[in-house]
Amino acid sequence: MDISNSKSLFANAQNFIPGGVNSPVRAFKAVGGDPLFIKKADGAYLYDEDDNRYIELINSWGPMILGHNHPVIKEAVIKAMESGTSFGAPTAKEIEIAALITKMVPSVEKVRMVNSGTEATMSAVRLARGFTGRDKFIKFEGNYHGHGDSFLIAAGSGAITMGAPNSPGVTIGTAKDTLLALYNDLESVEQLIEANKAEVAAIILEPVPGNMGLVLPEEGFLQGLRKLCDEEGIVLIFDEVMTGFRLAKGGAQEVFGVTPDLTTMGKIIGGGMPVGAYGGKKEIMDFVSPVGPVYQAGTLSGNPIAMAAGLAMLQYLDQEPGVYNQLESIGNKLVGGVKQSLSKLGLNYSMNHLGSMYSLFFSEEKIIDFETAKTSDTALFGKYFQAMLKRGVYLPPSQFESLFLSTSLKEEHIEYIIQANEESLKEIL
Ligand SMILES: Cc1ncc(COP(=O)(O)O)c(C=O)c1O
Ligand SMILES: N[C@H](C=O)CCC(=O)O
Repeated sequence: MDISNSKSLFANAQNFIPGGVNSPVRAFKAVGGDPLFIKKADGAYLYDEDDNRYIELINSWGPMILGHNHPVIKEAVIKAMESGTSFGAPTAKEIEIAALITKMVPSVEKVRMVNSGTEATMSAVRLARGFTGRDKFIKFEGNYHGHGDSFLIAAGSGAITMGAPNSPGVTIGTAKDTLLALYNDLESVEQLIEANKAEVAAIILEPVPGNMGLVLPEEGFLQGLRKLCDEEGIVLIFDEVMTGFRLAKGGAQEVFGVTPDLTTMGKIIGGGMPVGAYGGKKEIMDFVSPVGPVYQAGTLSGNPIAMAAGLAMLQYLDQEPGVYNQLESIGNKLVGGVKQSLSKLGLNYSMNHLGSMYSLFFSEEKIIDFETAKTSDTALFGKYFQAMLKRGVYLPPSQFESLFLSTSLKEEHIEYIIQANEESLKEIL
C-alpha cells in the first residue's frame, strides 16, 4: 500500500504541531507506522491522501453513528451556514435541541451546551461541587473524562496509550481531591466514601467504559453506585460522551435502568461538529450561572452550525424507526463472525460487546476493569492493527479504545471485515 503522501505530510506536520497531530492517539505511536492523513470520508469509507480507501470502525471516535457525510446532516449544516456562522447570542435552535435532549434522555430536565466532552465533564464536576459544597470526587481507574486536570489521574484512552495515565502539570493540590476507585468494585467505592465522610461531592464514571477498551458494568454495580449516592448525598454523574445516543436513544442509563443526577454528553450530540453538553435534575442545573452561582460560559457554546448538525442527528436518531435495532444487528453479526474466527483458530482472546461498540482484547482474561485490560498484549495488538489496515480496515490505533460501528456498514462490509480479521489473526500468530 502506497502511503507516501501521508508520510510526507506527517514529516511536515511535526515541524509545526507537537507530534504532528492535534490529539495524541492519532499519531499511531502505540501501533507503529505513520498515521494516515485523511482527505475525505463518505458513508462507511475513509480516503487517505494517497487515495487508499478504508472501511471505518472508528467513526471519528464515535460521533459518526450514521456514517460519514450523511445527507441529513450535510443539508442541515449547509442550510445553517447560509445564515452566518456564529452570533454569540441565543437562538431558537438551542431550545429545540435542548428540548429534544430532555425528551430522549428523561433524567436530563435541563441542559447546557458546551464545545467538547472535556468541557462537559469539567463543568459537571464543578457544578456538583458547588451544589454540595464539597471538594472531593470519585473517579474510576481507566475511565477517561477528557483532559481536565482533575481527571488525568489513572486515566484511560490516549493517556494510558501514551503511557501517561497521570499527567505532569497536574498539581498535587488538584490531584488530592480526585479519589480513585476500581471499576466494577463497589467495595472500593464504599471504602473511599467512608474514609472521606461528607467530603465527596460526586462520583463520575463511564457507565459503560470505552476508554480502556470496552468494559461492561457487572450486575448490580451501577445500581449499587446509585444507592450509595442516595445514602451519602453524593451527585452521581454518568459520563455518556461515548455511550449517549449510541447504546440507545437514552444512552447507557436507558439500557441499564439506572438514573444519574447529571449526565455529560458529547460526540454524537454534535453530528460531527465540536459539541458537548451537561444536564440533569432541574434543582442541580439551576445552580448554573446566570440563575445560580456556579460559573460556566463559552464564546462559541450553542454555535448555530454545530446546533444545526446536532439537532439533525438527534432528530434522525429519535424518529427513524429501527435505527438502534439496525446498529444492534450490525454489531451482533460482526462480533459473531469475529468470535467464530477466534474459535476456529483456537484462540481464547476476550471480547466485550454492547450494541454498536466492541473490543477484541489480546488477553485470555475476562476484561472487567483497568487491571485486567492492562493484561492485553499491546505489541500483538499493534501487529493486528497493521494487518487490518493493510487490508483496508481502519481500527482505533490503540488496544485501549472501543470500536464504533455505524449504520452505513452493509452486509458486504461486515463480511469483508470478518474475513480480514481472520486473515490478520492468521498472519500475526
Ligand atoms: C467518556 C468520555 N468522556 C469525555 C471525553 C472527552 O471528550 P472530548 O474529546 O470531546 O473533549 C471523551 C473522549 O474524548 C470520552 O470518551
Ligand atoms: N478515547 C478518546 C475519546 O473518546 C479518543 C479521542 C482522542 O483522544 O483523540
